[in-house]
Amino acid sequence: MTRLELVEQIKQKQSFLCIGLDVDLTKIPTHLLELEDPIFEFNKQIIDATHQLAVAYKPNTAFYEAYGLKGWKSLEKTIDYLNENYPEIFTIADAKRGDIGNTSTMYAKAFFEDLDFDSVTVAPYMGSDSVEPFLAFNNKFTIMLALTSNKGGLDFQGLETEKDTLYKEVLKTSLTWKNNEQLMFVVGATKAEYFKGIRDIVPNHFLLVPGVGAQGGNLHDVCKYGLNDDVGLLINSSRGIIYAGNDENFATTAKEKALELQQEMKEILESK
Ligand SMILES: O=c1ccn([C@@H]2O[C@H](COP(=O)(O)O)[C@@H](O)[C@H]2O)c(=O)[nH]1
Repeated sequence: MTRLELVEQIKQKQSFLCIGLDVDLTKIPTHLLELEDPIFEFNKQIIDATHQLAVAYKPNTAFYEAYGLKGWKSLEKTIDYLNENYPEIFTIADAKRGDIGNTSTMYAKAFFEDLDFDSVTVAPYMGSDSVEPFLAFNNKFTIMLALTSNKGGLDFQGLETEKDTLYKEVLKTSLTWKNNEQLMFVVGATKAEYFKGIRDIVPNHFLLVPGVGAQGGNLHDVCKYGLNDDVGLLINSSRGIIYAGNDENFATTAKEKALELQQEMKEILESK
């Protein structure tokens, strides 16, 4: 998918909502457990109910890897279902990969070629040659951790270096890499007060923003400084949407939660 296609979809749907598909078998409605692939059935119903309100879906691979081969198969069926039925949707494999270049290339092939995701999250800790192999793939996006939503996010990301705070150095350095226009950055919604400084460094790039909903981040606080001319934000909510209901109507309840967020987004875009 191209950036232009993503921006067009955001404008058309008046939404920059990303729904996280973090499927935990202990949390999904019990009637699904009788089915052959409960994870895929759950995802399929959530996607069918919410696809008009969301522009992106983000399965976190941990929730699939935890179930071994069966879980990976459910992930593959989920991305195939999205690509076949809703090709306009932006897909994110939240896998937080990154290794020596030779290995990063294989991670990139796994997510971009074999599974055909539009993007994958990567950790920048191993530096330029660990991220650049992901950037070599056309029309694919590499979403690099910048300032994460968790409490410990500042333990290292917030360290002051001789030049600047570490996460700011990560952002600045990544702008010197080849194909850096294919980068996006993860910035937690729980760190709303940092968005102004981040937008000073990366005014044009998309930011993937987890932490709204279960982690307590606030949509309006993020939008105040996070929005740019192309909207430039993908706001993720996982548990707050997919586990809003726990009975046979779970998909309808998830849709209602997604609609609440989409309506807030529409109002924000209209008042921009
Ligand atoms: O900084 C980060 C990076 C990734 N995540 C992931 O996003 C979702 C958030 O789920 P919620 O249920 O909406 O809290 C989850 O997959 C995290 O691993 C993040 O939260 N913060």
